[in-house]
Amino acid sequence: MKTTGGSEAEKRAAGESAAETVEDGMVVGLGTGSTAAHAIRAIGRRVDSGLDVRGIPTSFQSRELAKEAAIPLTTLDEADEVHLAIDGADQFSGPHLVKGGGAAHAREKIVDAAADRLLVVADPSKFADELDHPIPVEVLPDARTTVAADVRALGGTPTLRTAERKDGPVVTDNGNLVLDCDFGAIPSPGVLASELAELPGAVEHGLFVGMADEVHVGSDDGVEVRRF
Ligand SMILES: O=C(CO)[C@H](O)[C@H](O)COP(=O)(O)O
Repeated sequence: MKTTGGSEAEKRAAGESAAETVEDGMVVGLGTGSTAAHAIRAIGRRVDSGLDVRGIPTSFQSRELAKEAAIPLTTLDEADEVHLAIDGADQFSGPHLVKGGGAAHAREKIVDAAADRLLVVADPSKFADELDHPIPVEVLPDARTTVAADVRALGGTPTLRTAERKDGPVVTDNGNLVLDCDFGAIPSPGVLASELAELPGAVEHGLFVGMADEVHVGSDDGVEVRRF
């Protein structure tokens, strides 16, 4: 699994803290990444002890982890309500997030937005006063060149994400490509989010504007919960 940012202990503290908030009968969105993985494993241990919960995975990775942890699964089609989603982030500033380091942001955004509450799990390295992390944009393969040109016209620098253990590009769970788009500092995330959402052929971008209800920040000294 790809790991970024802080220590495993910090990530585990954050993931376990969020997993503690899950209650009997809940349907829970299961995020992607190394921090969300700690939450999934912790929920699995609680299922082992009798917690009645159903999970909705946001990626191939989180589905496999949930299966290993014996968390019963459901889908957005079947569930009447998603009570909670627990997900990681590449960067957060207040309730605004940059996601997609694992190229899963399209499904993550669908599930996270459907949830009554989104709990973000992060280590302290993910905090920024102002977002400035490159924004992943999932694009239809045919639109790679045109979306890249559109991103340049918006003042960004797009880079096609390449795979580490395969020649060529990263292909998402949806069969698409990812452009990591560097805009430098992002003083108005909502404006940029709207501009990116309008690009033909851009399936989804990794700006999650105002979406976090809580961020659980794990550290060696414990967990700080920021509420918005
Ligand atoms: O958005 C994501 C995947 O698309 C992840 O949640 C994000 O990359 C954070 O991952 P990690 O907890 O491993 O740092």
